[in-house]
Amino acid sequence: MKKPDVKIVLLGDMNVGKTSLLHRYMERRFQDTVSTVGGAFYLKQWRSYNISIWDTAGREQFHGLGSMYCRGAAAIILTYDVNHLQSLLELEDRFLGLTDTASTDCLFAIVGNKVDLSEDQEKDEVSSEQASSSCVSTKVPKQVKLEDAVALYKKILKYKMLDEKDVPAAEKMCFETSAKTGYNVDHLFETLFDMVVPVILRQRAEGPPQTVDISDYKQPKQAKSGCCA
Ligand SMILES: Nc1nc2c(ncn2[C@@H]2O[C@H](COP(=O)(O)OP(=O)(O)OP(=O)(O)O)[C@@H](O)[C@H]2O)c(=O)[nH]1
Ligand SMILES: [Mg+2]
Repeated sequence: MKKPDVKIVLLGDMNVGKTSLLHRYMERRFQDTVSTVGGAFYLKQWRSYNISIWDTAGREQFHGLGSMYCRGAAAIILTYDVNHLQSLLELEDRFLGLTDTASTDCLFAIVGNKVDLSEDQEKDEVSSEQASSSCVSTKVPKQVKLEDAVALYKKILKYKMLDEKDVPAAEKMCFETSAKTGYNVDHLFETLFDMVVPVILRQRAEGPPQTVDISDYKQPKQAKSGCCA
């Protein structure tokens, strides 16, 4: 198996659609999923780089594994369901702390999935016309607005003690997607891939992590006793 150059991790509450987003991107389809157990990873070749993308379990019982999966990550995708406010709140309360093991210059993307289930602005206009023609829409108003995700992004910067001018703008890092229709899914992953390429190049330039070989260690010669200047 090829060695990954860099790691991206999907985090978020159960049922928000992390696995479905990855399936949509990697396998180009939306299919039935089962709730993830532990975690799983995919390897994506992007240009000449190998990027590992880790899918994690949102279920509380696997929570303890989260920080292990985040270790050394170059980017983390914090995922919520746009129709479920609690899933956004959980990102701050339950998942943000897991990212402490990520790389110090880790990028954060905030992703609101399942937009296909909610009404958007343009459709609001259409639906008022439809209402008069007695057509019933099954769509519900979005519970979480993009501005809420932008606010969370800014909180993350504070938590990480990062300056807004040193990181990508919130508007660039907050996405709304639908794993079901494919809306914005390629854009999400490929924006992140482009952003982690400089990290790979930097790591290559720095070389492998410096380690100390303790077998090379030689006992210093004992100073002769009784010697003084
Ligand atoms: N309508 C709609 N349903 C979706 C979308 N994405 C996922 N789902 C459905 O939401 C449910 C949960 O999706 P998963 O991808 O398994 O969610 P998960 O975040 O991986 O959940 P855990 O593995 O338990 O953490 C499934 O029934 C999916 O079919 C989407 O974009 N739109
Ligand atoms: Mg899953």
